Amino acid sequence: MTKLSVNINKIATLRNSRGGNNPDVVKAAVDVQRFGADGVTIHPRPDERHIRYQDARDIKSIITTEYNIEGNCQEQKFVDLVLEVKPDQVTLVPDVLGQITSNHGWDTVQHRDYLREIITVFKNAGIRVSIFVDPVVAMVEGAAETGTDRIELYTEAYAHGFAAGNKEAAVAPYAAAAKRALELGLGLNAGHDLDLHNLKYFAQNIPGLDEVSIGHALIADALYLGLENTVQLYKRQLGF
Ligand SMILES: CC(=O)[C@@H](O)[C@H](O)COP(=O)(O)O
Ligand SMILES: NCC(=O)COP(=O)(O)O
Repeated sequence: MTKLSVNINKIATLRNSRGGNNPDVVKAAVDVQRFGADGVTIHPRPDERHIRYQDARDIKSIITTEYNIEGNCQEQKFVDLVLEVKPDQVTLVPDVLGQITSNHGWDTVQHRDYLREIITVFKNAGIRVSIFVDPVVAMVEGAAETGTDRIELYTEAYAHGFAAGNKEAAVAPYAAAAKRALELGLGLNAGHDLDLHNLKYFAQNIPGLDEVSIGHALIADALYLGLENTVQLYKRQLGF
């Protein structure tokens, strides 16, 4: 069954808004695992707008499931942090400074040699590597040339298409990309803008989906439904 990794960035957003330690990000990481999450994801950004680099260190000690750290490997500070913390998985995301959120995958053809080098660094440290890609078969084939263990399909376009009532057309490129990934022996993750409405249909139509990482919508839902209930609601969407 597809694993659910809960991204707790937005817990840190709320914490940082008042300068104290409420809500406690480490406690949230403990709790989402206790509530049934298969993993914890964080995405420390250079401006530390939500998750701080110290959070990444503090969370490591309480991981009882899987730990996924996402971020921009073109930032040496990020590379150093990941090699220090040694999560189960690092997900490489080609963000540029100042982005409100991640909004594109790697050009795995243009950046093949760069990605090969940095992926080797993380794999030599015993860390599984996933790279963030758009649902384009050529990008999946390029990813396979980099030596990455997995790809993470960037699902914003799917989420928008689903919300517009075009779910079949929206999921089609992802199903094609997933099929190619499996043929190439790549592990398959997905994430960004997945939610309680669109998750089940996505998971039902994507063969071999190892893991979804979900944060923004899940934390927003938890404000109304409670965190424990919400984690279990998302898990049930994957248990069809
Ligand atoms: C790569 C990805 O899709 C997620 O990590 C997403 O970028 C979350 O980042 P924010 O919580 O800063 O929007
Ligand atoms: N990799 C996607 C992720 O970690 C969370 O994205 P979102 O659910 O906050 O859009």
